[in-house]
Amino acid sequence: MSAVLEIQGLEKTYRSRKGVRKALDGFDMVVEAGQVHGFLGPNGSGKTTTLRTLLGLIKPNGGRMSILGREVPQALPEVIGAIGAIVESPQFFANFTAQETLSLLAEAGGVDQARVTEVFELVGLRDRAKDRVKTYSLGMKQRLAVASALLKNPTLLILDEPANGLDPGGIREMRTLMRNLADVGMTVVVSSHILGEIQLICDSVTIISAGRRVAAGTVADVLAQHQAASVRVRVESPGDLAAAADTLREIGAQVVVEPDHLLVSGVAQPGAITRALAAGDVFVSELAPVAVDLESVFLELTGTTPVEGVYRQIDESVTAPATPNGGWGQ
Ligand SMILES: Nc1ncnc2c1ncn2[C@@H]1O[C@H](COP(=O)(O)OP(=O)(O)OP(=O)(O)O)[C@@H](O)[C@H]1O
Repeated sequence: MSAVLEIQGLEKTYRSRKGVRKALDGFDMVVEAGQVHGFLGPNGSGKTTTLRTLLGLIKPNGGRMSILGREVPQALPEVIGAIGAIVESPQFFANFTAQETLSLLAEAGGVDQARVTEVFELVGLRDRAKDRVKTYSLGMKQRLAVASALLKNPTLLILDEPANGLDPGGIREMRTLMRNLADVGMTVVVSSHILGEIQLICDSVTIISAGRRVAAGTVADVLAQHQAASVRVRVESPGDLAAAADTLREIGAQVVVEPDHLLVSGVAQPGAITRALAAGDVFVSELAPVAVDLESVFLELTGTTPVEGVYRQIDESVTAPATPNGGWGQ
């Protein structure tokens, strides 16, 4: 496999009268050909800044980027024809029909008009192509935006939040569309906050937090690195849960007490839990690794797990406690 997109040590600092804000702090990313790649990060973590920088819309302060093996922004004029992108909601003329909109874009880009019909079909707007854009719903505008990005039949498709405004059926169709595009060889980079979707459609992911990469790899690898970082512990008598939690904290574990079980992390070996509890006459009835999903990995790595009674502010994160051995299964 070869990399369609590579970013190394990207830096971007915004300066305004209000001060200096470091949006990207040595960010790295690699996307292999033919993959659907999820680009994930909390609000304000630097996703749009990265995508805008890649497309030459803003100037970085440092680092290197390449698309299709060519250094950008220098070689952008040579590769831009192979890139389709929607970064932030594109603005269309409200009084034009969708058909007129795409026809104009096709003409401007030297694209055959037959492709306009094809992309309407692909994004599910065939029967509404003759309606004015101002009569379109949010989700229909989103589909039109994707259609416009597909006009050039790009090698690399970059979609910033494509599922925004789509209904569940639309989200599923967008998922199928992205998979189909990847299956015919297109590389798709998709930023999203809908982590369940990303887990379903993406071959690989990059997670960004505060302008830095905090995880990258295939979805399976990223999940495996965090698999079994915590275990669910049930005891024979639920009345013993509070005492069991105290005992486990004494051996250095982090413990969350749930109504009928404990979630325990930060213990080198599961046996240490059974031994410590048995020594206090508390008997374990279940000890099971907790299967993680992308959402819990994301919340942990980006320090954005909700805390009861606390309204997290943008730019604020909670550093997840380090597990001394890096967690089980490693
Ligand atoms: N033009 C700008 N001037 C100053 N700061 C900016 C500018 N654009 C972005 N920022 C700041 O840079 C940081 C990264 O913003 P960015 O838009 O890249 O985040 P994001 O990950 O795309 O967020 P979201 O998920 O909310 O879209 C934020 O703190 C943001 O306030």
